[in-house]
Amino acid sequence: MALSFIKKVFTFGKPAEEPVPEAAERELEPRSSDEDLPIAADPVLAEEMDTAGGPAADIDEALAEQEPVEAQSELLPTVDDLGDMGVVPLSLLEAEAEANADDAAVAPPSVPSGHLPHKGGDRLEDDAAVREEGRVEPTEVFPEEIPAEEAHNIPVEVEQGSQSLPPLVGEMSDRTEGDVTPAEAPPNPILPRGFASGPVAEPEPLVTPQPRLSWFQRLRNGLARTSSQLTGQIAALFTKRKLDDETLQDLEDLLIQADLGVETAMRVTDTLASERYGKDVTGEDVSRIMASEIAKVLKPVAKPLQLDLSHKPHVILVVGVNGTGKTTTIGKLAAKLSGSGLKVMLAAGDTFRAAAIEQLKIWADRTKSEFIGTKLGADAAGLAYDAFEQAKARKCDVLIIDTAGRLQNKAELMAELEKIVRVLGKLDPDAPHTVLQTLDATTGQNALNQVEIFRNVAGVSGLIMTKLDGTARGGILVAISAKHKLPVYFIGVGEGVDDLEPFEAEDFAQAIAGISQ
Ligand SMILES: Nc1nc2c(ncn2[C@@H]2O[C@H](COP(=O)(O)OP(=O)(O)OP(=O)(O)O)[C@@H](O)[C@H]2O)c(=O)[nH]1
Repeated sequence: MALSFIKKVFTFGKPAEEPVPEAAERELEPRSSDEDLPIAADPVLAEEMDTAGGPAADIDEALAEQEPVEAQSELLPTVDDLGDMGVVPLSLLEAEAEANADDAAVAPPSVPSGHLPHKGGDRLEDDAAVREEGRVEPTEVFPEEIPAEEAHNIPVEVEQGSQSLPPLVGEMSDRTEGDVTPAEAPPNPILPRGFASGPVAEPEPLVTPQPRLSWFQRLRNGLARTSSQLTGQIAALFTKRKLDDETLQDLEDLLIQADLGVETAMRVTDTLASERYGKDVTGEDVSRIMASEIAKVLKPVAKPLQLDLSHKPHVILVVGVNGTGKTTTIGKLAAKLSGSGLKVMLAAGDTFRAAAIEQLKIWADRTKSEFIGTKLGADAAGLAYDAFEQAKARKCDVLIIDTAGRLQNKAELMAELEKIVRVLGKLDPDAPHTVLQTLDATTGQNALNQVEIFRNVAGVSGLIMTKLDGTARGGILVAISAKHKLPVYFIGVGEGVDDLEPFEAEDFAQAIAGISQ
């Protein structure tokens, strides 16, 4: 499965020709990581450490304009899905941990059963304060081990701010407190919970497995709000009306309001006018033309993510505004890559918040990826450099670096991201080989501004749009593609590990136009 899957999702480029220069002289203190990886010193000159400048109005406005994020999806991956990908489900990891806990073991109090450490609720001021006050020891990021009994008494719902995160794995949501004790953990971690090896009668499964939907069905379901709103309005517009200038204008307005963008709206109305002016038009006619025109816009940007594995590692830097799904997307990508037999390292370059580091660590564990993190508030560029060195030393195929998106102003954003790119370039002038930006579909038009900003700051080479499930604003991907013409590699339609799929222009265009395949 390994190579065929990789070929489907990623393509491979030519080997790099430029020699890798020697590491730059280092001047700063060595840092520690969560793993017992050897830690490199910060490659950045002391004078480079200062981030420049005061607030820049444009980014403040763009970030402030961001609309409230819509409700999170309930869609979750199943244990089977994870198994299909060669990823060990968190439930099994937990079972293993719980089995170990029987004797003396430990559970991180910040990561109770089935829950990711919460990432929301913390504020810029808090982050700034942490940075002001100085760096926090890693033990605060990964708290001291505690006795198993205490770990199991931790409430299932953790509230560390204004919201709590849903469980990672589908089966976790069915579990109630006290369902599982260390004594109940299966002795063999290869078997799912509730099964035992040997001649023991198998208990009835608690949940009847649901038939697995095809990707297109899941895409259709995810985009149902976008398409039903759009097709409903179009059907209402064309009830018993011939196509004239007025209906064309109304249709154009409607398509623009659906976030498709002026350019695509005009393409649809022009084609419709050329085919059916003065004639009766049905909603189906419009949907067909709309799907065809949208596909024309999307086809040039629907590209596979190119991995040049001769780099060892191919370095992917992931950027984007806070909450757009960077960390989750990194986890999903890591699952695909490591499930296909590649050696992956995840680097927690979002050093602003402890929970961001913890969440990435959990994704690394789940996906059997290597992990490198650093102290809260530490210099992200230094971590990126260390990560690159370690990934090289450990012969990783792919290094994926998370970054902070919660930055107060454009100058700080530019300084941090530019510095990361600069220090990576000291180890390989082509690095980062890919700069991915995550975009949250629910933010609508604001996503257009975000691409503008991060393109300029970080040299974004491709996009991943997340949260296309359950939003009525999926049309924004069409507007972004028409305006920026950047490759769109994947789309996210849920929080689960398998809710990330390669972007297919035809599928997306048909799903948004409400056309069945
Ligand atoms: N419904 C849905 N939720 C998603 C998707 N991708 C990510 N999320 C959720 O969005 C929330 C934010 O995702 P994160 O991965 O933490 O975002 P981030 O950009 O790393 O945020 P920071 O680390 O805070 O900068 C989490 O609750 C994710 O589970 C998606 O495709 N669909």
